[in-house]
Amino acid sequence: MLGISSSAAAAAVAADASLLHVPTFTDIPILNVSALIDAKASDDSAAYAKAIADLTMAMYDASKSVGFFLVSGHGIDTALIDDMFAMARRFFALPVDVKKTTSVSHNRGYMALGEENLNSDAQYDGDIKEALDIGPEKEDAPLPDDASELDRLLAYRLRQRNRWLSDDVLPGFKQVSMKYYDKVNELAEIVLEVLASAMGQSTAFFSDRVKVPGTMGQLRMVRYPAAPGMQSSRLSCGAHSDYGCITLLAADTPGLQIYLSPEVVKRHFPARACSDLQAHHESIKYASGGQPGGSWAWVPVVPGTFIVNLGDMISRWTNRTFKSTLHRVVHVDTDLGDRISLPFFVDCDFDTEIRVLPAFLPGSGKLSDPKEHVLHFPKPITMGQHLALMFSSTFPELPAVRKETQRLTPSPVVHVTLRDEDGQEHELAESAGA
Ligand SMILES: O=C(O)CCC(=O)C(=O)O
Ligand SMILES: [Fe+2]
Repeated sequence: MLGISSSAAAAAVAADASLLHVPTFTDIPILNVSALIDAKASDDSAAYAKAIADLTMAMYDASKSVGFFLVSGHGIDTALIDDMFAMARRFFALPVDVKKTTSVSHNRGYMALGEENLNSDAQYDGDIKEALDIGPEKEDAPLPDDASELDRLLAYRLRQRNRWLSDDVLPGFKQVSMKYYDKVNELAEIVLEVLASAMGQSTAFFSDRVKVPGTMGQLRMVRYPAAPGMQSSRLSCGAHSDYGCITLLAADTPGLQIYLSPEVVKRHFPARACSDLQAHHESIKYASGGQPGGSWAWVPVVPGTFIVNLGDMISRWTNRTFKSTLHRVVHVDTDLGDRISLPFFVDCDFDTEIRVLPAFLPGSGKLSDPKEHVLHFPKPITMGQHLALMFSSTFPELPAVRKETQRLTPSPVVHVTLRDEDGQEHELAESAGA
C-alpha cells in the first residue's frame, strides 16, 4: 500500500491538514541483499566480496542523499514477521495493569501511552503511542571492573533484563519475540557490513565495536491508535532522528514520514508537485543536518522489505555526509485501525568512541563531499554519552539521569570551527549531543 488511504481525507477535516498533504516517496532506494546472504551462508568469500562491492555504491548514495532505504531479499520468513505482528497486537490488547508488569526501566519493558516525547521542543505532551522494548535474552556481558561510572549508570538505566509475562497470559510470546530478535539482528549485521564498506572501512567495523554479538539490539513493538484530530503540536511519534547506528523497521500500515532535503525534493519530485509541498521550518536539531525548505514525505509500505535508516552515530562518523534523517509518525486514519510497527535499533558498545573518520574529513577525505568545508564534530564522543544525553531529553521524568550525565560528562559543550568561503575560521559552541 502506498501513502495514506483515501479515508484519511475525511480525517483530515479534523487533523492538521499540513500533516497529511505531503507526497509519497515512491523512489526510495531499495537494496537487495539476497546475494550477500547466500554468499555468507555458503561461505563463498569471492561471492561475498562481489556482493559487498555490488552494494557499496548503492549504500553510499542512499546514505548520502536520504539516510533511509528499503532492504529486500532479506530471507526472513514472512510467517515469522506475521507472527510477530500478531503477537504484538495480542500483547497490546491486554489490560494496562498486566502490560505494566513487564515494565523494568527505560528501554526495557512496557511504556504507556504518552510516556515518551520524541520532540519535547514542539510537543506539549508525549507521543500518542504505547510500546514494549525487548533486549537480548542472552546474559548481558558483565561490565568490566574498570567500567566508567557513566557505563554503569547506563547499563543500570537502559539495559536491564527483560521481564516476561507468564506463558499462560500470552502463550508463545517470548519464543516468537526472541526468534524475531535473532533474525533481525542477523540482518542488521549484514546491512552494517555493507554500510561499513560504504564508509570506506573493513566490513568488520561495526562487529569490532560490539564485544558480545547480539547484545546491542533493541526490539521495540509500538501501537499507535488512530488519532483523527492530530495536530503538529502532538503527533503519534514526534519528529526525531534515531540515536544509534541503524534502525530496521517492519511496518504494515503507512504512517511514517521522513524529512527530505531540498536537493532530494528537487531530484525526486516534479516541479509542479514541488511547488505544492509544505515547507516545514521546524527547529531542526540533532545530528541530522536537516534544513528548512525540504519536505516531509510518506514512506511507502512495500511488502517483503524492511525500512532501514541511519542514526546519529553514522552521521557523526561521516561528518554528516551520511544522513541521520528526521522522521515522525502521523496516524489519523481510523479505517486502518491501530498501527503496529516493529523498529529494531542497533547500537555499538557504550564505550565506542565516535570520531569523524579520516575519509570524511572536509577537504582531505576521499569520501567527503567536496562542497563540505565544516568539521561538524571536532571532538569525539562515546556512544554512551550521546545516548545518555538523548534519553534524558526524551523522558522528561528522568532528571536524575540528566543530572548524572552532566556530572559524568565533563565537557558537554564542544567547539565547532566553521570556515567561510574566504578561508576565515569562526568558532561556535554546540552541545555534544547535538
Ligand atoms: O513507527 C514507525 O514507523 C517509526 C518509529 C520510530 O521512528 C522510532 O520509534 O524511533
Ligand atoms: Fe525513529
